[in-house]
Amino acid sequence: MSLPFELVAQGKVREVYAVDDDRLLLVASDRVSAYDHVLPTPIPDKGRVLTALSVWWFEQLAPVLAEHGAEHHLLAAGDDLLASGVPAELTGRSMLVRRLEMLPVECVARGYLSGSGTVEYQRTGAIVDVPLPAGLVEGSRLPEPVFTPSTKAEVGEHDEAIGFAQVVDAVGADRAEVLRSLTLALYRRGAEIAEQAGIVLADTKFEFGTAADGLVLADEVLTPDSSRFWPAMTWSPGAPQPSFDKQYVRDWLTTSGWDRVSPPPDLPEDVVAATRDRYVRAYEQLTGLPWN
Ligand SMILES: N#Cc1c(N)ncnc1-c1cnn(Cc2cccc(F)c2)c1
Repeated sequence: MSLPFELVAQGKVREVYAVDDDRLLLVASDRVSAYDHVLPTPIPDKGRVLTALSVWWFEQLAPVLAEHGAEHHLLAAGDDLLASGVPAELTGRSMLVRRLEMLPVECVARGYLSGSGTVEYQRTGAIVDVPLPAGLVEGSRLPEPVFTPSTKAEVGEHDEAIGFAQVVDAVGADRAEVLRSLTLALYRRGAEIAEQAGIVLADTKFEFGTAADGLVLADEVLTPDSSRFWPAMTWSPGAPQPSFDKQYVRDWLTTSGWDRVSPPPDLPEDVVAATRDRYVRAYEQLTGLPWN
C-alpha cells in the first residue's frame, strides 16, 4: 500500500507517516508479534480493531487528562481521514495525530506482577526503585498500582527498566512527577473500566510528548499490544496468566515445535480465526459496542 506521505518510523506492527509539519499518521497493521518475533500470518482486522479501541480509550481518558492539565494527540480517525488524502482501505486502521516532541520515557503502570516485573522482583524484592511486599508471585495483584518507567529501546531491542531519578534526569523533576501521577491516574481509570468488562488490566505503557500547550498523551493507548489484558474469570496468581488476545497464538507456537529462534511458522487458519475473535471480543467487552 503506497501512501502520499513520508514514512518516519516503523515498529513491529505499526508505521508512522508525516502528513505535514504538524501532523502524523499512525497506521496499525494486521501483523502480530509473539516471543519477540513478527509472525508471517496476518490477523484480519487486528489493525482496525486496535485502532478503534485506541480511539475509544482517548475519549474515555480525556477527563483524566484534563484533571492533570494534559490533552491527547488524536485529531481524526475513520472516514474523517479521507479529507487528508488517506486511502479508504487504510482509514479504519489509521489515526491522524498532532506531531509532538516525544519524551524519552516509556511510562509503564503495573497493577499486577508479571513478565519482566516478576524477574526484577525475584532478583531484588523490588522493581528498580519501587519496593514491593514479600511473598508476591507471577500474577499477584499489587497492593497499589506502581509507576515503573523504562527507556525507549531501539526497534528489536528490549526496553530497560529505569528508576524515577532517571526520569527526573530526562525530563526534569516537575514533569517527572506529573508523568508518574498522570500515568497512574490513567491506569486506574483504564483498570476500572476493564474490570467492569470482566478483564484484568495487568499493566500498560503510555507514551507522552509535549507541544506548546503542555503535556500530551500520544501513541496507541490501552490496546492488547501496549498492555497485558487477562480474562478476570481465569486470574489465578502463581503462574503466567493466559493472555486475553495472544494465548491461542502462544500455545500453538509452543506445540508446533518452533525453536523461537528460526523464522516463525505460518499460523493455521483456526488459530488465526480464534485470535481475530479475541481481538473483536476485547473491543466489544471493553467498549460495550458491537464490532461492525
Ligand atoms: N504517537 C506519536 C507521535 C507523535 N504524536 N508525535 C511525534 N512522534 C510520535 C511518534 C513517533 N514514533 N512513535 C512510536 C512509534 C514507532 C513506530 C511505529 C509507531 F506507530 C509508533 C511515536
